[in-house]
Amino acid sequence: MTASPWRGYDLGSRTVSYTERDAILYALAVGAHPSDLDLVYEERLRVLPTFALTLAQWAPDALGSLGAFDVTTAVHGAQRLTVGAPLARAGEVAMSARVTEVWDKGSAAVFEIEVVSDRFVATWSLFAPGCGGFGGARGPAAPPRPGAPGRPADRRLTVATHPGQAALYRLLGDRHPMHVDPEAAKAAGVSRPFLHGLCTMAALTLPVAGALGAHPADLLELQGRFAAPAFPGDRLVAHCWGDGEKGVRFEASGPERTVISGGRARFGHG
Ligand SMILES: C/C=C/C(=O)SCCNC(=O)CCNC(=O)[C@H](O)C(C)(C)COP(=O)(O)OP(=O)(O)OC[C@H]1O[C@@H](n2cnc3c(N)ncnc32)[C@H](O)[C@@H]1OP(=O)(O)O
Repeated sequence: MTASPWRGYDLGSRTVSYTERDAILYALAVGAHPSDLDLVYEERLRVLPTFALTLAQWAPDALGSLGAFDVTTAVHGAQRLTVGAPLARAGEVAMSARVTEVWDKGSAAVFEIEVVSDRFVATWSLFAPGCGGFGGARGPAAPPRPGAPGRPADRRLTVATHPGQAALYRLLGDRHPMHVDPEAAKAAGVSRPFLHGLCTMAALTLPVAGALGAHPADLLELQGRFAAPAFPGDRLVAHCWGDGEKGVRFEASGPERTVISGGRARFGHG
């Protein structure tokens, strides 16, 4: 087996600051309702843990800028987030990042980038066509389907995404053109601009938390694979299987296909 030269690459450290306004805009961009005062009103603000992923976006962007993969065709393949402590209403977060793995999928490579801070650990899996075939290990296969075979979902939740959602979400730190520019989306092999995977995933955690009787700001763990592009305006349906008291496994589908597979979320007790 040959390891990719990027395996173990140190992406360095960065401190990113944010305001209450950033946290509120984020909550609105991922679908918080104006009546969710804990998420949209300074007087009661609790910051969604997934907001940390916008603060940490510099790390996957840095790897792309270094030329590890073609940024016009690479897409976000999967994400994991483990929350260690809540984010303050405003402030700064110090982070460090490195490439923990590069899997060789033959025609593509999957780059795993881990960002560590005293608040959270987040791992991006970036699916990069044209970067495989270097003789490395294939890595993990597709995540198992949730629930026992044939067991229907315990809950079915719907999320109505908004036609302007990607245009809004990109202002929070991920300005890749494939989310707004039709030509850039086509270059990535997708028919039209598509939603940021992290926007789709965060939008799903809001109703998932509600269904579990948890507060979305009490999220402790989240993961999932972006199985197919979701589009702004899509109505998403999440099939959820209970996984402990405040946990759930889920799969989410758009009008045509499964868009998130292997989804898992777990919340604390508040
Ligand atoms: C910079 C971008 C930011 C974004 O936010 S982009 C928006 C969010 N992301 C998306 O919308 C991407 C949606 N997903 C897809 O379009 C597809 O899904 C992929 C293009 C990522 C892969 O599809 P395919 O080329 O058909 O791959 P395969 O033939 O099904 O699998 C080849 C190997 O790659 C692994 N793999 C497939 N999908 C993913 C993934 N999403 N994340 C990580 N690995 C993946 C499989 O398991 C398998 O490997 P094994 O043969 O060893 O099992």
